[in-house]
Amino acid sequence: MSSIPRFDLREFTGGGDAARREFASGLVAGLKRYGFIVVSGHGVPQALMEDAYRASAAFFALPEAEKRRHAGALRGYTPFGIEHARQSDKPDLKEFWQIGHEPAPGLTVEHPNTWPEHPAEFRATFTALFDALFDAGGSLLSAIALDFGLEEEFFDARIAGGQSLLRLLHYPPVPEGTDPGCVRAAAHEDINLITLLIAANGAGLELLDRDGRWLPVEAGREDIIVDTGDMMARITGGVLPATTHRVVNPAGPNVSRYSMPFFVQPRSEVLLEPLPGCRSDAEPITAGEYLNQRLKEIGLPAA
Ligand SMILES: O=C(O)CCC(=O)C(=O)O
Ligand SMILES: [Fe+2]
Repeated sequence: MSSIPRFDLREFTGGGDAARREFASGLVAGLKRYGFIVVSGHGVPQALMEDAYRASAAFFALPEAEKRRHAGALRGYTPFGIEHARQSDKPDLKEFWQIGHEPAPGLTVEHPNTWPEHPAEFRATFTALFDALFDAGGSLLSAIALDFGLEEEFFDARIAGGQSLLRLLHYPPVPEGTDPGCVRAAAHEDINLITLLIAANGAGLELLDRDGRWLPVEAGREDIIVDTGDMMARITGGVLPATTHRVVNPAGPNVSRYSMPFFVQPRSEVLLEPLPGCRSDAEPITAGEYLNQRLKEIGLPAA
């Protein structure tokens, strides 16, 4: 029963001038009103999304000791019970794997990735998914820039080779005897500029709407859910606020849930200062410093 707006990204990536402007203003209005919108036509092939769900499930099914061989840094594996929302001292009921930019000709990256040996197709699948989500994220940021009266390319150099992260999440069946105060993901705001979320695999995601009600977020299997994070709220002086969201424990069968958020984040040295035309009282801070402060608050290693 959600009335979250839906958009077809092809209106922007392939449309004429008027369609592109209409897309951009609808997107920004939707993000202002709800903080979340749903997009189709995003260019991420459905077959790649299905391959990614399969590779993710195959990885998380490995023995704990094998997964933990890649733990300890921001990229790679984060075991169950580590991350907690900053407003909560109880850990979330999830494990995850994180992937950053791979180096490419002409593109230096800030940190190398680590890759598991199994499943064999993991690296190729998630490198392709990262690139496709990065392209879609770039188009969404171009639309936001357009609506804010900026050059459409405004964000391009700021995010190229930056700290963007693809997170593969696994919420296992809630273990017996779990502290009743623990949830799959406690209420939080994302840290980054925007998040593109592949999350059609199992219900549970809810957003806090501007009227203070929790709304279930429903999307089709091929859709991507998009929300704004705290970095975007900061550089727009709150014009695009970050929306509070959570993942609740299953009401029905106690089964695993898999999702794949992609956090679009600038290069570390980019200053988080108000966009031209936006006002903010927050002190300018680099994206790298801000990210590391926030990661520490949620129990994760520095970027
Ligand atoms: O699993 C989901 O659907 C949402 C995950 C999320 O909000 C996050 O990792 O920041
Ligand atoms: Fe989130």
